[in-house]
Amino acid sequence: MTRTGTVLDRIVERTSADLAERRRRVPEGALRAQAHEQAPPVPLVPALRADRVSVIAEVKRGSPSRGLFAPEADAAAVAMDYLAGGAAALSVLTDEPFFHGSLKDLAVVARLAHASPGPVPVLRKDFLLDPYQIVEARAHGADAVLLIVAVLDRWQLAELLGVTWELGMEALVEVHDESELATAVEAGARVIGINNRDLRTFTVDLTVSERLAPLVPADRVVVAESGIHSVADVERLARAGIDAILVGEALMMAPDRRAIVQALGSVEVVRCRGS
Ligand SMILES: O=C(O)c1ccccc1NCC(=O)[C@H](O)[C@H](O)COP(=O)(O)O
Repeated sequence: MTRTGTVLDRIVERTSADLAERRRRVPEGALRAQAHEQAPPVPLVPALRADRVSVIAEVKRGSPSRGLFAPEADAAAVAMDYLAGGAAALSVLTDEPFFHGSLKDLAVVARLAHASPGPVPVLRKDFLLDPYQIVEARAHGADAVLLIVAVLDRWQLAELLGVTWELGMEALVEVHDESELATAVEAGARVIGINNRDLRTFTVDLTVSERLAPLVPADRVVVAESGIHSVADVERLARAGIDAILVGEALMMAPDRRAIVQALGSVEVVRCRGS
């Protein structure tokens, strides 16, 4: 993990500083009590194993690479559209300074997703570096968290996975190359996200998923993330053996969010990965 002044480095530094402040304001004990008041987490793995590609639909107002593209988006209204379109899971960006999200968005979306007929799991999408943030996610209703291998060493990854599972939640463990994939598999990750976006350069390339997906053991769930815009993109990724896709910008910018979730989720899964 090198910190040479990329946007990713700035995000990690800012996240650590904000975390220290939040921990001062709300001690972990109080957060744990709030976490224990939540209904049990909705399991992510079964939600993503289906005959058709599962769509993890993301509430995303903006990003460092694309700026603020949906400033007025109301998280609840967006989530309702995604649920109506048949999203298998919802992802909520909670980072404020770089992605214009919040923990309030997470709580609002989780309430809606859990109240829908056949509850839908919700992922906290942020830069998680410390167990405190996982407890915080659970306290705000999340069923799963994102863990990014590029910003964690293997001991941190093991510790954060342990805390996630101990709270009954699931982790989407994100990788971008072969070495990060090996780290995720060895750590026991059950859900592996292959990010087509290089978080240091912002280059987006779907061939990253095409290259890495066939290397993931068949007993793990594979999610292709970022840069997915069309049914043709999903068909291409399905041929590489992915189970699910995580889509943000294309859904947020679509004139009919419900219809695009439905269309992207109509592609059949191709079971072609070996053990
Ligand atoms: O989206 C960014 O610009 C970004 C920059 C730095 C770190 C992470 C970033 N994005 C997080 C994600 O991976 C995406 O929100 C997610 O995969 C959806 O991507 P997209 O469908 O391309 O909006």
